Order: sequence, then structure tokens, then C-alpha cells
Amino acid sequence: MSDGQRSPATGNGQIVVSGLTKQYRNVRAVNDLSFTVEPGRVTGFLGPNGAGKTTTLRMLLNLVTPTSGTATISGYRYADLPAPSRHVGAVLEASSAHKGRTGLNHLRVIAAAAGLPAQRADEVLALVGLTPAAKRKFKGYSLGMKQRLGIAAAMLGDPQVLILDEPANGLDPEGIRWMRGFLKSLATEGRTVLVSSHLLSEMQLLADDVVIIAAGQLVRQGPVEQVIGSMAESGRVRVRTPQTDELTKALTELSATVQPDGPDGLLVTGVDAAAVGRAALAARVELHELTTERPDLEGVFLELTAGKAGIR
Ligand SMILES: Nc1ncnc2c1ncn2[C@@H]1O[C@H](COP(=O)(O)OP(=O)(O)OP(=O)(O)O)[C@@H](O)[C@H]1O
Repeated sequence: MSDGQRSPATGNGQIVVSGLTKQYRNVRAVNDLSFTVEPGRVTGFLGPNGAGKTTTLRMLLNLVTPTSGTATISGYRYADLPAPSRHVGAVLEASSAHKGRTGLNHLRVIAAAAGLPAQRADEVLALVGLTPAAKRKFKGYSLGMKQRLGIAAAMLGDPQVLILDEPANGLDPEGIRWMRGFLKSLATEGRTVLVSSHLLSEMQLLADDVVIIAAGQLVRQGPVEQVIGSMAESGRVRVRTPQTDELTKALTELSATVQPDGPDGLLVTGVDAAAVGRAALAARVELHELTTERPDLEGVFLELTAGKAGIR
């Protein structure tokens, strides 16, 4: 609450997912998934379409029953938290509300149902910058305003933990920038912020940590820079040369993997740019370009999830 009151079940805000599995009739949506999410950080939950992100978040929030495994928030299963709405705020899809209701009234109704003071509605509207639209009807809200209203509702109980499913969906660049600043500031206050997304470039700007899943399974978890760095070691070298055949032969002898890239280009993995340059010199091959490609999160993500069908 704004007066600093916290739920008795506040705990540390850590999220622990352990051996979590969800089997639907024909689909194993989540498959023995384990990861942790720390307070004071923004954690990006990444995966291609159908990877199991939404199912995992719904299991965390007790909206879907796991087939096996556990998901806890501050040591409690969501259903066992004494005052869940004061401990965990969630935005699972763009906010829906009674079309004729104003944004402020929408929040007041939710606050009343959760036993929170009506004044909290005004406070959270201000928090998300919607005060000027407080008295406007929901049906006139833009998608960006609806997203903000959803976040405002999630913040009513001043939660330690915030869970958002694709919050940047449909936002314009200004809205995305606002969201980024807002979520970072919540983490700076010591809250746990877990955000699912397939917008990898956005996650690179927003997240401190990432959890990457594909086909229901963990692919990689760690600080963004570490995940990118671990891939950078096996980064690609781009080469342009009029003598592609000679260079391919020389590099293959070094056990490098060489792929053609246009008529005079090669993409080389398994050796660094210096090794490619030395091999070219030794083989008297003329080089027109020699570049190490530093992978960004998008590249890491595609590489890590390659071959794992997202849609199952
Ligand atoms: N209620 C359900 N019944 C049957 N299958 C389901 C159900 N919910 C999800 N699935 C399937 O489980 C898999 C994971 O879906 P989920 O929505 O969790 O993925 P996601 O990573 O959130 O994907 P997206 O980014 O597309 O939202 C998909 O194959 C989906 O079709």
C-alpha cells in the first residue's frame, strides 16, 4: 500500500519454478521446466509462439493446474498466499472493462472487491500517467491506455511481485519507452518483475535477466549480457573474397564450419577472425571483408531455439 503496509506473506519476492509440467490431451505445453526469478531485477521470459510462456505464467497464478512440479512465489504456491492480490500483481492480456465505465470507476470496483481503499484507484492512475483520462469511458481508450489501465489494476495492492504477459503488445514506440522506464523503476524499488515477450530487441533493452524456453523446456537462463556473451564466443565471422573455394578449403582444414553467403561471401563459425585472416594469408587468398558478427539477443534466441518447433 502507499503507506508502506505489506501483506503478512511478503517474503522475499523470489519466484521458483521447479520441474513444472503441463500436459494437455495431445500437447505437453510445459515440460519439466525449472528456473528462478530474483527480486530487484526485470526478468524477460522469452520463447517463440507456443513455447509455453502463457501456460507457465497461468500455473504461477493458479489459473492452470500443473500436471506435476511446483511454482512458488516467496516460498508459497499462489493459492496459499494469505493476501495474493497484495503480494502479486498480474497483467495477462490487454485490460478489458465495462465499456461504459470510466477508467477510475473500473479501478474503484476492483479495489473494493479486493478490500482496498478507493483512494488507491486515484494513486495507481497517477502512477501510470492516466490521471487526465480518469473520467473518460473505457470504450474510448486506445490500446496503449488499456495496457496502462491493466498495469494500474495490477498495482492496486502495491505488490512485491509483478507478472506481465506480453505487455508491449500493440504499444507505439512512446508507449514501449514508457513501459520500459516504468518496469525498470519497479525493479529498482526492489520488486520482482517477470515479463514475457517475443520482442527480443525490446527485452535486450529492458531485462536484467532472461529465461529462454522453447517447446516447453528451458533453453537458457541468466543475466542478459552473460547469455549473449556465452554465444559471442562462438560468434560468426563474415568474409568476402573473390577466392571462396580456396578459403573454404583452408578453413575446413582448421575444422571451421563454412557456409556460402552470396557469390563472394562466406560465414564461418568455429574459429575467430584472426584465425580466418591467418588462414587466408597462408593460402594467399585476397580478402575484401573480415568481420566478427557480435550476436544480439535476437540472434542468440534464434540460434538457441532453432529446430525446436514453437507451434506444437
Ligand atoms: N487449454 C489448452 N488446451 C490445449 N492446448 C493448449 C491449451 N493452452 C495452451 N495449449 C497449447 O500449449 C502450447 C503452449 O501454449 P502457450 O500459450 O503457453 O505458449 P506461449 O509461449 O504463451 O505462446 P504465444 O507466444 O503464442 O502466446 C501450445 O501448443 C498451445 O497450443
